[in-house]
Amino acid sequence: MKEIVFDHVSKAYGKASVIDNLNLTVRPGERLILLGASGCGKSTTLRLIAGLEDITTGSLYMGGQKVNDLPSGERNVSMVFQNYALFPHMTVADNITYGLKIQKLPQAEIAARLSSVLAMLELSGLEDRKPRELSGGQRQRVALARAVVKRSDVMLLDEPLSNLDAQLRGHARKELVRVHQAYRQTFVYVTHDQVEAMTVGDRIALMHKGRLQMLDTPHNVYNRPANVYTARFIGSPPANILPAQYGERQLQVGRQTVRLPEGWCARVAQSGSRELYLGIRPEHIRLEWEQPDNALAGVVKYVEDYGNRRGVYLDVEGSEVAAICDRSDWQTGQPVYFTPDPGKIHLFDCQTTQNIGYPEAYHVENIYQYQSI
Ligand SMILES: Nc1ncnc2c1ncn2[C@@H]1O[C@H](COP(=O)(O)OP(=O)(O)OP(=O)(O)O)[C@@H](O)[C@H]1O
Repeated sequence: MKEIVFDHVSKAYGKASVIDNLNLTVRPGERLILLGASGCGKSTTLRLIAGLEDITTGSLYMGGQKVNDLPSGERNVSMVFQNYALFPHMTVADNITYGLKIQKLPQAEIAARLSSVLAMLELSGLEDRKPRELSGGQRQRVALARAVVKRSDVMLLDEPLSNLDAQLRGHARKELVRVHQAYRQTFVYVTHDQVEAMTVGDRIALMHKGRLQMLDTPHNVYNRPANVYTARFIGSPPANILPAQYGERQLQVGRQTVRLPEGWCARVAQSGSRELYLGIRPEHIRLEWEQPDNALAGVVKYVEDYGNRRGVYLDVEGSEVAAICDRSDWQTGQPVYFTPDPGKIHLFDCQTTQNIGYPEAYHVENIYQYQSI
């Protein structure tokens, strides 16, 4: 188990900046997820750890040792790639043990590790097959076995489940966690799939355009988004974000106003922000047909049927707002109302896009850089 520390790390290809001043500590033995949209720099971050790319500026430490100039082969990491990268002409057993033979481990040790990993990943009986004779899920398990069998300090996984269908992926997620619990290596796991990030990760590092947006547990990333980008990235549908002004203890959203309770007024006053974004998750909106007290009004634009629930999309002062509802009798064009629940809303500063409700999200452990939207 090794700690990995990015200390002001940047990476550029020519003039193109890909990683911008990354400060991130991966704790020994944790499963850290690098999450973000395509092109945000997740794979590059992983490749920097593996030593497959050079760092442009800053320092990378593994187990307390600065590794900027340490060759890839000396970093004691193993990798699982999206395409598995199995040797097609080798059997399952040879694929799994290839690295161990190169390391010249004793035959008995190789055999013991092979049989343990075959059992762990339910591959026993398949050891003499070639990769083309395996299903996608079995190939994925062989790739995982090949990485696990090395017993390296650090395991790097780059979208390891994305070639599997949805059902197999759910099974493989649980398997990955089980394998990690057995070996307790430091896992750094790249995905663009938030469900995978939430279910596999001890913590999630959300990236956008080469910058870390938030680093925290799945629970906090969902419930205490550090900034607008995080609130909009996480959740399906993601959080609704409405421009709002604060004044006289109330929020003005377009031509409508809602009162804020004392706690929120104090926090907004402390932040000094007046121009805000109001954030509300779709599942925290309770739509009503009659106007209740302190409510915002909207008009139903369209409805998506999810089978057990409905996604109702409204126009509220020119912004689209999604609400998740149990009822099914919504009509397009129908006026509806909802009272923002003070315990569930978020308020973000319009300039910095930071969540003013959770200033503690910005202490040293959770270094992040905000993006303007
Ligand atoms: N060798 C390279 N030369 C120039 N630019 C590169 C190189 N490798 C990656 N990039 C650029 O760096 C950025 C980040 O790429 P990276 O592969 O890290 O993103 P990613 O978040 O893993 O994306 P994806 O999910 O699509 O794999 C992209 O804009 C990409 O085009």
